[in-house]
Amino acid sequence: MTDLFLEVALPVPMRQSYTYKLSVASLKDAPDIGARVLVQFTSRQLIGFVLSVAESCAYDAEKVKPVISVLSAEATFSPQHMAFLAQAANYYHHPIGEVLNIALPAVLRQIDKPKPEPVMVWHCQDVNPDVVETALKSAKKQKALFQAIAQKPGLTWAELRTLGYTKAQLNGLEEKQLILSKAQQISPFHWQQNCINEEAKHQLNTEQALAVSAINHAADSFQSFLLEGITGSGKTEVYLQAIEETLKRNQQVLVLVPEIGLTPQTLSRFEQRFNVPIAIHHSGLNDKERYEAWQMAKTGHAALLIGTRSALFSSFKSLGLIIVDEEHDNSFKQQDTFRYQARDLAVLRARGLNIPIVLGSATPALESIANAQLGKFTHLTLTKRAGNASVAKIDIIDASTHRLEQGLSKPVLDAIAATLNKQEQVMVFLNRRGYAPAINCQECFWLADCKRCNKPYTLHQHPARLICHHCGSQKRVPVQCPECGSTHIHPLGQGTEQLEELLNQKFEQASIVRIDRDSTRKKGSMQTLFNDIHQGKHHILVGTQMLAKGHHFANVTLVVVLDIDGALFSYDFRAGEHMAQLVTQVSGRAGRASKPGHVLIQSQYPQHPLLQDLVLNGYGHFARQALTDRKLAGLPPASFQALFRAEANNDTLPKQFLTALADTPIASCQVAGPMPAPAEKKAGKYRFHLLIQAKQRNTLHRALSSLLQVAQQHSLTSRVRWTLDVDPIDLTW
Ligand SMILES: Nc1ncnc2c1ncn2[C@@H]1O[C@H](COP(=O)(O)OP(=O)(O)OP(=O)(O)O)[C@@H](O)[C@H]1O
Ligand SMILES: [Zn+2]
Repeated sequence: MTDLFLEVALPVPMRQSYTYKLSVASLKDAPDIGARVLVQFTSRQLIGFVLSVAESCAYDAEKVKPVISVLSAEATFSPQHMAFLAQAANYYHHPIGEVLNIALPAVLRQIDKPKPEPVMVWHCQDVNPDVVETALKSAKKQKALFQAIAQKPGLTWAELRTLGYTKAQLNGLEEKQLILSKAQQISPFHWQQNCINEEAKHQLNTEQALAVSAINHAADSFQSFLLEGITGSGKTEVYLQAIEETLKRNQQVLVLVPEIGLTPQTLSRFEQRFNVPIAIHHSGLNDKERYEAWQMAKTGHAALLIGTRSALFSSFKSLGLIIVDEEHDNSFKQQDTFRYQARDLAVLRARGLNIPIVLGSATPALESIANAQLGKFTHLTLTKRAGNASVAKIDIIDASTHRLEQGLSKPVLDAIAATLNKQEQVMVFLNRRGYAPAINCQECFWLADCKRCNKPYTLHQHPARLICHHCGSQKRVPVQCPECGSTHIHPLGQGTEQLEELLNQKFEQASIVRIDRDSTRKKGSMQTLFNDIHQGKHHILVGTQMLAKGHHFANVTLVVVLDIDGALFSYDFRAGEHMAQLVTQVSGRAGRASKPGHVLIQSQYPQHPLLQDLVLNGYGHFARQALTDRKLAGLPPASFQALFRAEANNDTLPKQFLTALADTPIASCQVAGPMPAPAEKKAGKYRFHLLIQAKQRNTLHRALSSLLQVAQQHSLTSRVRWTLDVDPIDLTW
């Protein structure tokens, strides 16, 4: 027997590995790097990953604890994949054990490896078309589902659900014996002539053709592309044709998207184009389904993996191209535990694999534009709308000179009326859900606020509740002021619920529908809403930024944007960029098809230079100007930041803890704080920030290494909750 010493990464917050002993008959029985082992850690048993194997160790071998068992001796991640995850952990100064754990599907975080079960896929029964016609005569939705399966046999339930179909429809077809499920045959994907639906393809315009050819040219080598194309310019067509070439080489493609679970259209465009197995990954799937997707990608069965940010950590048999759609979207940044930016890690992964990556957006992040200017990204542009759609015209309505009728000016109301008269749809955008952002007493000016967050409660009407949007706590709506007893309690300001109510009063004939987190909470309700909108059942769509995301409503010709003024004067230096992205993206919803679109932005500050620049010159100009301003101010991407956050039940401990970090000598960095977080109190906890900034990335990372040493050894380290956020995108909470 030989004793081996394994360095094991464990899912614990400590930034170190642990040594365990394993006796093996001979060296060739040593577990792989990346194998899963079960070990004792303090009083718990944990699953860890083998980082390295040695025949000797620096400590007293007698005292090294033995491995309890080897769960799988073969590597869970390939060496290349392990190296990528280690790089990621290193960059974000996050414990490698936690990173590996997050990268793994939840099912594999359990001790027992799941029994291999086949993935079930749906096929149509061999039934006479007339019989189908009769059976589905009065079941329109079942018919659509039947056609989807007929068109592309072998779809999984996860795919069908993401495409917007329901279990009831599926059960209905099964009961009628029109469809049946079979076990999916797993074999590596191999390109064939019928893998593509040629009819769905568009003839590329010159700009698109140049983009596709540049990407194809980079096959089997690392190159990052920024595809900057205005809304509706046909970026997706560029992706699809670049994907086609990659699949023809029998390589797989990873497509990262912000919220595939919310937009059935995203998946359906890929399904319509390719007759290939597609794995999907998003938060609407359960652990088993996500494990199935992981397996499909790992075995090479899936040709495409389409998913939200954590799909990035999947294993692939032979990945040939990565696409990040809507690369500016904030959902690519994980905002808790392992705070990674999926866009940045995707570039790192592509570099490691030596493959091309395409970041696409109509409103690229300033970071990406800066990378294009520095020549790190190859810049591809699409400046015209594809097909015959024209670009929407944007006008600013001066809210300070018009009398507002419950928040809406006359020109806005007139424009809505005129659009409805033409039988076209209107989208009204207000980024504040609820009925009103606060309520107060008209006599003593008492304000209903959440004591745990020191923030006003938001009033909701359906059902009537006060809800704190910071901690989620709820209260009954008071009928009387608790301070003076007056019954004159009134809503302050306006949220989407109130706007919906107001529009209902103003436009009695129109059907108005609200789309925000509250109205779409019920499973499947989003799908139904969108279907109804497409069918023209609703005339005015009221909603939050949820409406802005990638939807394509052909008959929407007027978009109204209300209340963006907060962003013009925000504490957050990124607020202007986000406002411009949002306005451009919502504006992109207008006039997508053949009818011209019109956008009205209602603002109290129509002359504000940010707004003027955006409207007159468009996002591209605005962004380049904003980038110059950032450089002058020494802000990211012209510098690099990291944020320590600390919180506790009182305000002294977090401050004391961060002061110790602030007092640590570090070279060539600016340190700001400790300072109270802009949301100083949340759910009863006091929150403080310490911001570290440097001109060079390396300087920052050296400083963080020293600061983490201090933080981990500090006497308060376990009495305050503290985190480190490298490249933070939100400094407000
Ligand atoms: N070369 C082309 N010829 C004609 N139509 C095209 C062409 N390329 C794309 N289209 C069509 O133009 C419309 C807009 O394209 P697409 O949705 O890909 O744009 P996009 O740039 O991804 O937009 P967004 O950023 O707003 O999501 C689609 O209906 C698409 O089918
Ligand atoms: Zn609260």
